[in-house]
Amino acid sequence: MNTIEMKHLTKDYGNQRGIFDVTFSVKKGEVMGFLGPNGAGKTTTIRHLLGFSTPNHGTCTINGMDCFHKAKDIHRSLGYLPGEIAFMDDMTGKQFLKFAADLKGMKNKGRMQELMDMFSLDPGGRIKKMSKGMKQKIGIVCAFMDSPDLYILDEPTSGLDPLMQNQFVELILEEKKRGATVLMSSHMFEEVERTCDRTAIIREGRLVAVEDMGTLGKSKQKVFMVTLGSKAEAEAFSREMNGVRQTGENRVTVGVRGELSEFIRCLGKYRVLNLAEQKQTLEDLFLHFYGGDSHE
Ligand SMILES: Nc1ncnc2c1ncn2[C@@H]1O[C@H](COP(=O)(O)OP(=O)(O)OP(=O)(O)O)[C@@H](O)[C@H]1O
Repeated sequence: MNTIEMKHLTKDYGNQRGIFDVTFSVKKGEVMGFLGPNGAGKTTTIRHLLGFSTPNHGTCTINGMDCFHKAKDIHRSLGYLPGEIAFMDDMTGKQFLKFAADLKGMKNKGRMQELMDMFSLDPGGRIKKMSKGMKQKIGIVCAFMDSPDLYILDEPTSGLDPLMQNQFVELILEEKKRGATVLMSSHMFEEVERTCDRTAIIREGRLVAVEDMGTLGKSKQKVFMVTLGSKAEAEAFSREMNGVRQTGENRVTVGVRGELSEFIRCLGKYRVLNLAEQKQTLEDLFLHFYGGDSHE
């Protein structure tokens, strides 16, 4: 039995908004990414898994239990991090975490302290005065502190700085080793690439792919921004090199798939002032995933 199972899940908000016919599953022990641009339908899907919303059509189950009718039972063994965290603002972080730990019936608070140390979180102050990042850290500690077997995380690194994003990746890898099952939404390919076994990709409410990270990694191309010694050199390099996307003055953006040897050989003939790899956007991923990249 799959841990999470969604079949033809549909919630139509009208005007083409919502989710339509979403079908995918997450196996026990699997870390699954859920990628999509803003407004694609990630939160709507997750809200159905939490039983906060009922679908117009289709079903979703967790460990064989209907997500709406068995929500209470499901929540008991679930680590959930919402996209927008609504805390009791007047409490201090410490009071809130104690309150949440009591609700979960937690006796041992050792893991809570470990997580606070891991994320350098001082939960002493009032939540309403905390930054977005600090609130996010409290949400993470709260979701992970009783080491559940299943996590559903909605954009877990939003508001975290790069150091803390890295720390979060380490935490997921640790939980994966322990055998936990994870579904995490994101609009950043990189964090999904580093943590997930597979990823589901949603766009405009419809699932466009469910892919193994290995397959996605292979189809992915690296995009480099090269600054050459002069405009003339940039033009000559553009004529010689395949995959050039745009040229501006002495700068060239080039997409390279697979090995880099040919690219480096070609670059070696010119004066290179700077070379930087561009982060892959989701749009890039969609384009070359569907073979629609017209720049090659
Ligand atoms: N309660 C609602 N009533 C009407 N429309 C809604 C409701 N909730 C979401 N939508 C719409 O459904 C679409 C999907 O929104 P959703 O929040 O699921 O996207 P998302 O992928 O989580 O985006 P983001 O990355 O911006 O959080 C959007 O067009 C949104 O405006």
